[in-house]
Amino acid sequence: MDFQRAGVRLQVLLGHLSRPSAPAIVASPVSWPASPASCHPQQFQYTLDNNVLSLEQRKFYEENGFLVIKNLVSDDDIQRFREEFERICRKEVKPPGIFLMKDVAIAKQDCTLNEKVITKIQDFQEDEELFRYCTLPQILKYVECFTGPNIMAMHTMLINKPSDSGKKTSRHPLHQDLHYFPFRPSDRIVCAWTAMEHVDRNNGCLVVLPGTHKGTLKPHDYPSWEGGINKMYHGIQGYKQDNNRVHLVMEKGDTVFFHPLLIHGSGRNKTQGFRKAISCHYASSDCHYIKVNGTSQENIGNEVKELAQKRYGIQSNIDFKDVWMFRSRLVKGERLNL
Ligand SMILES: CC(C)CC(=O)SCCNC(=O)CCNC(=O)[C@H](O)C(C)(C)COP(=O)(O)OP(=O)(O)OC[C@H]1O[C@@H](n2cnc3c(N)ncnc32)[C@H](O)[C@@H]1OP(=O)(O)O
Ligand SMILES: O=C(O)CCC(=O)C(=O)O
Repeated sequence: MDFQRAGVRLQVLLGHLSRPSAPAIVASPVSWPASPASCHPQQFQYTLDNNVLSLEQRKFYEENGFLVIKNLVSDDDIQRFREEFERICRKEVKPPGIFLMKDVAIAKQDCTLNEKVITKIQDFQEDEELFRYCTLPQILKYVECFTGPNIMAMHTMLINKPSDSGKKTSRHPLHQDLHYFPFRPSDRIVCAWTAMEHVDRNNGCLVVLPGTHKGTLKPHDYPSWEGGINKMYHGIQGYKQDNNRVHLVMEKGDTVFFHPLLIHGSGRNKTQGFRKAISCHYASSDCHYIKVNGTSQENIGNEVKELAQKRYGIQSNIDFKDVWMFRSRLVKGERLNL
């Protein structure tokens, strides 16, 4: 076992437990003329009562399972995230716990790591510069509408999506994020996904199936794609082509918030440029862990445990939930169950 590495991780974990939460968010006035939804006595399931979302926005999320907020993250912040991403690719900074992932089409090639070959970085919770994204007050203000006041950052990614190699491996199959999560309730989980540049169908923007958050969690596994599929990119099994797909065309700084049961994915990048996005999955710290043995999530649970055992050299009974406890960080309020 790599005791030194395990020790560093333990210190990091203890650091999180003793670290004060991010500064409290000062309530800011709503910028929409529509009246706040909380004035209207209605049954809402997916959003909470506060004065941030207008009634129109709230109804939209309830009905569709996603909500795009224009121009939420500044150009300056995005530039800083981009520069840090490039430093990480060049290995000038090595935050503990981070995954650098090459596309499966070039995974076995011995190429120098740079922006062109890294398809995404994952688990940047120990990189203070990138993790700033997860604590941005303007993001948390919206997150709180879905999670409530005690907010954990559970999962972090910067997806670079370089130009497709021709094998269509830059695609992300249609899936529901809840498949990856051993915690509930699903309605208190939300993803924030911010475009770092203009995204549309050409460079592989997000594709969503509106309203699918009202359904159940479907069985997922690797799709049998001819050109190969990236590690852990599970897709919904036997899913029929759906005409109801919506391509989310977004500008730099636009942010979409979406429910973990919303079926979504992304197409290949047909351009010569990138399709960068930064994202964080948040959950209320009131959520509780569940066992996934005997459920449709058992396959991903086993895969994640295997990877953790290989990576951290831990041979014993590491649980799926331990991996989540290990990497999640409080960003606001109190750490309760998660
Ligand atoms: C809600 C949210 C979670 C939705 C999602 O994002 S779903 C996708 C989640 N994806 C992940 O969590 C990926 C996690 N990352 C990883 O598993 C790792 O980074 C790996 C992709 C396995 C790379 O491992 P690492 O040890 O860093 O690198 P190595 O270069 O030594 O490769 C180890 C073996 O893995 C292979 N590999 C590397 N990249 C990929 C790839 N993109 N797809 C499939 N296989 C891959 C690589 O060829 C090598 O294989 P062997 O030589 O052992 O046969
Ligand atoms: O950014 C993408 O291409 C896909 C991201 C995604 O599916 C996710 O965050 O669950």
